Amino acid sequence: MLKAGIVGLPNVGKSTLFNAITKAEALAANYPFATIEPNVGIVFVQDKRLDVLAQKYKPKKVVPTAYEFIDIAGLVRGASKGEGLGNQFLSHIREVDAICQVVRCFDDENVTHVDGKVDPIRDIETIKIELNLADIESIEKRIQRLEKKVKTKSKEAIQEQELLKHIKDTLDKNESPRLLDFTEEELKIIKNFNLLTMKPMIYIANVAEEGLHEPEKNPHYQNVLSYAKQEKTEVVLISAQVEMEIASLQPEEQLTFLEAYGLEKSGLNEVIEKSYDLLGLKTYFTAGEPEVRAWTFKNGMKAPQCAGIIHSDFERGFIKAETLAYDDLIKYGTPQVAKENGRVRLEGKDYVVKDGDIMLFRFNV
Ligand SMILES: Nc1ncnc2c1ncn2[C@@H]1O[C@H](COP(=O)(O)OP(=O)(O)OP(=O)(O)O)[C@@H](O)[C@H]1O
Ligand SMILES: [Mg+2]
Repeated sequence: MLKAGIVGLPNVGKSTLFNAITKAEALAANYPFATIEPNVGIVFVQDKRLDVLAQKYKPKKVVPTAYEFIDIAGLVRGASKGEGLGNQFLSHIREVDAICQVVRCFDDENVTHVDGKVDPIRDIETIKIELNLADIESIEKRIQRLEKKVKTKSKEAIQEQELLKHIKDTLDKNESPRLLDFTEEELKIIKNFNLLTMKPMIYIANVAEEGLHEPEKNPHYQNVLSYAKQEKTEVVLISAQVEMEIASLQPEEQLTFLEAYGLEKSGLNEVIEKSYDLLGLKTYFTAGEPEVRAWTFKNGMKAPQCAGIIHSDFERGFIKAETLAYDDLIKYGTPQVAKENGRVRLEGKDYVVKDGDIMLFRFNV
């Protein structure tokens, strides 16, 4: 399962957000380093298309797709040199596929800030520097390890080393290698480096309850917005505190609550949707009477691989996939009519599955 990690300074609201997202009961507390071991939770992806499919197929069961969220310990200045929870923290970030960075944008004298004062840009830079330093260290080691092979004029080693040096130069200037242009081939090589600074990332601006109504009046949030714009990074506005309250309510009560707050929907869905995108995740469906179900796959996966997500036998014995695009189903109203109009395609093993495909795999083992 793919993983999104919640990262940030201590006491900025990571566990509160995590709890709201996963409705898990992780310890959220008003003191720095409340979290030590990472909390892991499963997030179900709300998808309106699933409800529409349920109306059409009238299944016994509807199953949404899911991915993993991990609530990581707070990071402090010097983490790359072992401060705070140091390397332990960094190794947990290495394991995630995408980073949701929680940035404190709420003023509250009762909630300690490890640096004494709320300043989201300083916080963002603190984290950036630590991640950069950690990567510089691992890149230097890698460059050194390649030295021998480079001397023997190994083409791969030379290419790899040049890439590493290029990334290191960028990090030395305190810039983000994430923003550089790489070819597909280079990206494949870079993937093996497992760099923290190459992981896709979004900022989550955690504001106070009042900040939700008039974000334009929250200078912290505005600062994050303009900083993120320069970095071409997305920002989600949220109040982890409010989300926590919403998440603890019954569904009917949730609506009343949202209305009372003048909110259209919970900000959590946006966090979930954006991180789903960030992870390069797409959804295909299986639909029948017993069950309508959403499945997550990675952009670019072919039909047999997608079948393998359900069961390895489906991949091993893959023959064909009966495929109907969700939009075609909507256009023609029922699977039957879509079929009569030639919209149910028989796709083979080279078919690149698209978001919204409704698939029926034929296999033989
Ligand atoms: N939007 C908000 N407005 C006001 N208070 C908040 C908000 N979000 C979180 N808090 C409060 O901030 C405190 C710290 O929250 P939390 O434990 O979630 O932080 P954390 O980032 O997980 O910290 P740690 O790194 O120590 O694990 C809690 O008292 C929580 O209620
Ligand atoms: Mg925590």
